[in-house]
Parts: sequence; structure tokens; C-alpha cells
Amino acid sequence: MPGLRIGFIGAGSMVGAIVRGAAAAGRETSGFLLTSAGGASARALAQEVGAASCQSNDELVANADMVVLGVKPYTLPGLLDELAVPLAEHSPLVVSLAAGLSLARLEGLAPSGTRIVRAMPNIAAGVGQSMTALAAGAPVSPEDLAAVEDLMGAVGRTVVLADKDFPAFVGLAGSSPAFVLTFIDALARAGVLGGIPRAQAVEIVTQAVLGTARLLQAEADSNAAQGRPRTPADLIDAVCSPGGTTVAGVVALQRAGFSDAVVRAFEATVARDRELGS
Ligand SMILES: NC(=O)C1=CN([C@@H]2O[C@H](COP(=O)(O)OP(=O)(O)OC[C@H]3O[C@@H](n4cnc5c(N)ncnc54)[C@H](OP(=O)(O)O)[C@@H]3O)[C@@H](O)[C@H]2O)C=CC1
Ligand SMILES: O=C(O)[C@@H]1CCC=N1
Repeated sequence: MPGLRIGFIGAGSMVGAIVRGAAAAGRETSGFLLTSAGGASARALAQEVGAASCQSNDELVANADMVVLGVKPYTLPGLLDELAVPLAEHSPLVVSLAAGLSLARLEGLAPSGTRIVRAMPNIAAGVGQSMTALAAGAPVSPEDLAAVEDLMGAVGRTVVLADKDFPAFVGLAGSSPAFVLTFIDALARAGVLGGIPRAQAVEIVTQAVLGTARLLQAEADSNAAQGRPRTPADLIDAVCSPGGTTVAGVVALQRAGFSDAVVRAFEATVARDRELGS
């Protein structure tokens, strides 16, 4: 949305990924305002992308149409308390990136009537490939939601979800880059065991994972019209020749409890998200 002033409170991993991803996508960043606890990270990020930093969170709230809260979940209640007066006075649209904090909880922490959108992006926003969920509170207008979709759409795909589904979404997309990286790290180390230098093994596995994900997306996009895109299971079958190398590896993964380990990672993530919100 041209001309919209967007303030980011927090300039760490996630805000850094969104701001850098938006800049790389050609988004106008001169209307971005940044603060951080110590100030140095906000100033450095602002300088990097041609944005501005503010002296204080109050100053940022007073000058932004949209305020993105990019601090850790345990910091957010205190921050919203500190910002009660400027938020009530200036009424910006507020976007929370925090894991665990439901819309109802956020609305209870902010001044009455605050327009809040909950967003759950992931770290791939930095390369324009986030998968971001959005949920809007009752006072949020379609134009407000469109403004957040526009920002997050510049750094990846977006989906509007019910607030109750956010814990599951965190397991599927917010936290899952770390699961995928754990897989890449483990397979690359196996490559080292097989005699391939570490850096080359990481490059090879990264391209294999990227290519597989692109294959699955292309399958969904091209065959959705016909009503039956091939599923991950169909594509596994397409790689497994009878008696071949792949089926030997896939069966070994099953015997080692790979699927069970993935489900456990998901369940632990969802449980932790619920704990953070309680
Ligand atoms: N990292 C991820 O992959 C994802 C994170 N999220 C969510 O994003 C949010 C931020 O996480 P992440 O970026 O990883 O955290 P980081 O620890 O990397 O960054 C937190 C930022 O908050 C700043 N900060 C802390 N207190 C204040 C304050 N009072 N005023 C202004 N700034 C403050 C810190 O400042 P300073 O730099 O000076 O220390 C820092 O820049 C969390 O709520 C998390 O749940 C959501 C999806 C994915
Ligand atoms: O672990 C975290 O706190 C954040 C939330 C989603 C991904 N990382």
C-alpha cells in the first residue's frame, strides 16, 4: 500500500527477515520505522534498507499507520502495557508476530478497540519465501487485513486462518524451517561419512530439498485444475524403483521411526505454543 508508514518494534531475526525480504522484493522501505531495545540493531537494519529508526517506541507509534510487534512473546505483555497511552491516542493497526499469544489475549493486553492482526511468518521471509498465517480481530476492516496481506505477500505466501489453528500452523510453518534444517544438517553429515566434503554435501542436499519442494508446488499448481495433483506419497512412489536404492532408504527411515519423530516434533511445538499463551 503506497504511502503507508509501517513501524517495526524489534529488529531481530524475524523483523530482519521481513524488512530485508521486502526490500529485496522492491518494496518501498523509506516509510518503514524501526526501534529495538538497545537501538543499535534497529539503526543498523534501517541503514541497510533505507528505512528510518526512531528514538523510542512511543515516537514510532505516534508516526506509524501500522505497528508490527516483533519482540519475544514474554516481552510483549509489558511492551503493550508501556504503549497503552500512545496506542489509545494514535490508534494504529497493530500486527503481532508472537508465538503463543492468541488474538483474545492480545486484545486483552491492548487498549479497548485496538485493531489487531495476528501474523505467523517464518524465517524464509528473508528470501521472499515465507508461509505466513493471518488472523484478524473483530474491529479489523477488510482494508486493514489487505494492508497486512500486502506486506506479508511481498515476502512469501499468505493464508487467513482461524486463531485457534495457529498452534498447529506454528508446527507446520513457523517453526518447521528448523526441522527441515535439522534434516539437511543430518543428511549432509551422512554425505561426509560417504566421503563428500561438508560444504559440498550441504550444497547438494539443499538443492535436493529445494527441487523437491518446487516439484510438489508445481504439481499442485499444474494439476489442481484436473482435480488430482499427485501427493507427497505418490511422488515417493515415483522415486522408488522396485528393489532399488530409494525404497531401501525409505524403509530404513520408517524402521528408525522417522514419521513418529516428525509427529513428536509437531506435538511438542504445539504444546509449547499453548504453554506460552497460558
Ligand atoms: N525467529 C523466527 O523464526 C520467528 C519468530 N517469530 C516471532 O517473532 C518475534 C520476534 O522473534 P525473533 O525475531 O526471533 O527475536 P529476536 O530475539 O531475534 O529479536 C527480538 C527483538 O526485540 C527487540 N526488543 C526487545 N525488547 C524491546 C523493547 N522493549 N522495545 C523495542 N524492541 C525490543 C530486541 O532488541 P535488541 O536487538 O536491541 O536486542 C530484538 O531486536 C517473537 O514473538 C517470535 O515468536 C515468529 C515466527 C518465526
Ligand atoms: O521459536 C520461536 O519462538 C519462534 C516462533 C515460531 C518460530 N520461531
